Amino acid sequence: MRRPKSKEFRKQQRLSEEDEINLLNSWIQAQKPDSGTNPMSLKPLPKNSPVGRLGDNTFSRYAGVVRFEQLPLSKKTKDALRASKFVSMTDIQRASLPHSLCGRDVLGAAKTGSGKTLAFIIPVLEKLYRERWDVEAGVGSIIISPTRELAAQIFDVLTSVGKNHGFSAGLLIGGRKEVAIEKESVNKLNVLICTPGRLLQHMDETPYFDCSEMKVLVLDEADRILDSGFKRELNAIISQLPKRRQTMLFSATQTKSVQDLARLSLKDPEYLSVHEESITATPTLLKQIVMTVPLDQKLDMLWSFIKTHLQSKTLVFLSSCKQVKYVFEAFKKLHPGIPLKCLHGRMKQEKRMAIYSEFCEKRSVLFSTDVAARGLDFNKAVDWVVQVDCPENVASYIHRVGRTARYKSDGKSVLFLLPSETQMLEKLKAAKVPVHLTKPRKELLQPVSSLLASLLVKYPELQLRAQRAFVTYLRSIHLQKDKEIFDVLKLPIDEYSASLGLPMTPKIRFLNRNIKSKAVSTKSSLVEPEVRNKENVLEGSRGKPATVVFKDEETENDLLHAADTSSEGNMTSTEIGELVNSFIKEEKAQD
Ligand SMILES: Nc1ncnc2c1ncn2[C@@H]1O[C@H](COP(=O)(O)OP(=O)(O)OP(=O)(O)O)[C@@H](O)[C@H]1O
Repeated sequence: MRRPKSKEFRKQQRLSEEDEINLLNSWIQAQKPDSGTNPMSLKPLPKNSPVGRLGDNTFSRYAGVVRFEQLPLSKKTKDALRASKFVSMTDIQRASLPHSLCGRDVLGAAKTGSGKTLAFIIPVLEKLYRERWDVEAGVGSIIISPTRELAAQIFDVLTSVGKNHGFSAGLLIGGRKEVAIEKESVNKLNVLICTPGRLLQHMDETPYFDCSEMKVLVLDEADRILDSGFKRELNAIISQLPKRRQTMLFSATQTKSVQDLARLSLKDPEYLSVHEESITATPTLLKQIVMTVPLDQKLDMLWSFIKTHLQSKTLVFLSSCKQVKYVFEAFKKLHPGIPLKCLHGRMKQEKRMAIYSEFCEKRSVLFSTDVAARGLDFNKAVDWVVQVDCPENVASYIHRVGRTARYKSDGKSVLFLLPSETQMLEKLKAAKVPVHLTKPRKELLQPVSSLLASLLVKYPELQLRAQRAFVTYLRSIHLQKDKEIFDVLKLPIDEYSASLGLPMTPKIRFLNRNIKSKAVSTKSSLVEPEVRNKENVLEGSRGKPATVVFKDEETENDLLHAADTSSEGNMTSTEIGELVNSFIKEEKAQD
């Protein structure tokens, strides 16, 4: 047990901290890099050069140095970095820290897995330390992340690198029930790590919530937070923050949009894009494969992939929650020989966190929506990223594949492209993403459709899931913005339905309203022109009409959506309960 520290000891400590802060402030001031320069272009200090104060009011240069020890950082931060085995800086850390430590606004862009988190955590800790921030001072910094899992990961890095400091930090993310408890403590937190929705909820509802003294704002995955999905929340948040602050934006696909930056009122930001000259936009150690796979063979391909990679840790991206749920449930019942997991925005938060942690620890296959596409640094390296459905754009591709080949590890990824989606290849090439186009070896394909068809006979609830997966996939293609790549009318819909194991093709009436004329000339069998208003009513076209009615739920975006079991389609609560119980039992059996 630690002995209580004496008054004298605390006084000594305070005095030595004051000395240290004075030294750090003078050092930072004296050796500021010029605005608009990239410290990476400077030579590193010669080996064994003295660091810190060199003589009367002269200090060592810190722009261009390669080791954390050579930066003007507090002993508390340096000790924690050393304890976590962080010794040399990555490129983005070398480029941005000299600017951010002297209080400048920073726009940082660097490849996935290249250490952007420390590039903003360190200046946050140092700013608050040098300002002598304490619990009574309230909120000093806000770090915003687009997803809950990423916020939790940032929180872990902060608590590890900031462990010797006395700051209080809080994780404010949606889906957690402790809002009331959070409301009581939020004003005592020095660093808030949050998703936009939850932060805004506190701004709106928590009495006396005060961030008027906040000094540093960070947007991780900035381009995502600034895009239209978070527009309302972000504008409302920014309007409540003090204008005098330091702002830092980081992403592998950074925004340069003047409008975006104007929304944040950045002051002469330093734009540090360390891999812009690199010949690839993705990590060098990432091997990327693209295969053209017809829609009705995608599940065969995925199943074959899983069966032939039983020793790998694999992250599989699908385009909607409902696809994730169906493929996960169905494949699990087929026992491929490796644990399967799933992650999507409609799961309860505790479950989401548990799955995320389990996937960090164990070899398994994780089926996920784009909720896992950005920022996550799964502890034990992911071997493969499999994109079953084409991502909505190149940025999304870059973030998805970036879940592997992180820092100095290697990794592999494969993208299944439909014959109608091959335009994506041009876009990847234009964005400096090096992919190898490979033909699938058909002789190795292990067909799964007939197995799925038998499963659907045995498990009626699975049939419902398959129908939902079918509808949401087509809807997601229909709603994609990039019409050069995505064209729902080019899809072999009957074959796709059969490949999911469905006995008949559900009819997709949402296609009717918007693309009626085009549909009539191409796939008119999809469309029933007389139906106008009953969106999402499914009917069977290869057999008896199915009677599933979907609610507006289908139109919602999967991403960041709070778990809400009350909107589980038209299932009764007993059915949902049974389904959940059977999932839990089977999952336990698998693990
Ligand atoms: N200086 C360093 N030395 C050694 N390892 C580092 C260093 N900086 C970061 N790392 C490690 O590199 C990995 C990737 O870092 P991080 O998650 O910050 O990447 P990122 O650039 O934010 O990626 P993404 O764009 O996917 O969000 C982490 O495991 C982190 O611990």
